[in-house]
Amino acid sequence: MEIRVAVVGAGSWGTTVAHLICAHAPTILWAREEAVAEQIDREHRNLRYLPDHPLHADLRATSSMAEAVGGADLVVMGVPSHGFRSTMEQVAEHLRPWVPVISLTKGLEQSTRLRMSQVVAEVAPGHPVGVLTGPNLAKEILAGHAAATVVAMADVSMAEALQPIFGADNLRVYTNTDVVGAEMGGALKNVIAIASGIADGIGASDNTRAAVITRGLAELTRLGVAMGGEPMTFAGLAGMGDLIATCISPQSRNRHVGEQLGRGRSLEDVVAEMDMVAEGVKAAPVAVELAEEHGVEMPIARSVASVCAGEQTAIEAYRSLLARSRRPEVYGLDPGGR
Ligand SMILES: NC(=O)C1=CN([C@@H]2O[C@H](COP(=O)(O)OP(=O)(O)OC[C@H]3O[C@@H](n4cnc5c(N)ncnc54)[C@H](OP(=O)(O)O)[C@@H]3O)[C@@H](O)[C@H]2O)C=CC1
Ligand SMILES: O=C(CO)COP(=O)(O)O
Repeated sequence: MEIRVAVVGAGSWGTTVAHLICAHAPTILWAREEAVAEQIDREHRNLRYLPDHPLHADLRATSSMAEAVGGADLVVMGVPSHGFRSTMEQVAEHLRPWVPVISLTKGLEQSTRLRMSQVVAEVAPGHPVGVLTGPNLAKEILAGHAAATVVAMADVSMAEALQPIFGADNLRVYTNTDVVGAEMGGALKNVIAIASGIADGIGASDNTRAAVITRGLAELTRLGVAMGGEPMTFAGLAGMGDLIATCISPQSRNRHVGEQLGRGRSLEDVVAEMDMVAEGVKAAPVAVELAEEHGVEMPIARSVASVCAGEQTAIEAYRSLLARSRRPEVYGLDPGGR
């Protein structure tokens, strides 16, 4: 049976995933601006976000949610976390019963501290929900470089059914039943990527970056496990894999924000000149709140939140991380670990 797919959100990643899925299934991409939808539909390019990449000739685009979602057997959500709930509410008006919803979004809702799959469950109860996440820089995948990703759903048979839909010659898709872990890995690695960028911006060394990535993995694992994620998920593609890609890649928007902060620029200036989203900026204070709620320490996330809020300079933040009291190198398997 042919599956019809709606991808909601025509930014860099939503467009890339729609392009990939289109090779296997009829796909409609929803853009919130009519002009953007028309341009993609007409020219098979997304001039705003991915001007250099031709898109699949069969990919349709629309700004009508009814047209995109009304006939869909699978809905894929690719809008940033700050617009996720309101967009999902529009989706829910047209969603047919039992249609699965997969989130591509790597962020946390600021007001509620919810993961995106929890937002889906609130707005559209009863629909199977999952996430697609991993080290997946959109432009690299569109350029044909090999990558791997994870589709995480509680129902493994449903995740297995989606593997060929999301897969491509250059994209290998694994399954995982740990939705919490996969989602928390994706959201929290953005915060650590800002810290890694800050290290680059202040002229720190590769040793520093390795320390940030490794200790960042320890603290994101600590929180993720305390919230119910499986420890091994954080050692996989949705955790360590995505953390490495985002912390080292010049393409990462979150790492870029950190680098500019490290050079002494204000967050307002850096964000104002970006035309794409850096989820870690909004996720950092949420991570700090969640860490407090769950009684775990996240010193790097706390430093990132504090530099973003202008409470500390990048140099002060790094000095205070180094000055913390001595302790053993305990990894995140124990939620109370430090
Ligand atoms: N880019 C990547 O490589 C990857 C990104 N992701 C994740 O995917 C999600 C989307 O990122 P990405 O596609 O890169 O983002 P972009 O910044 O490239 O695009 C953002 C998209 O979201 C739309 N949008 C912005 N604000 C709202 C809103 N309030 N309501 C509805 N739509 C809105 C934009 O529309 P408009 O153009 O009209 O403003 C645009 O289509 C993020 O959570 C990101 O972390 C995950 C894996 C890889
Ligand atoms: O999630 C990503 C790669 O897996 C994209 O990271 P950035 O949002 O930092 O560009």
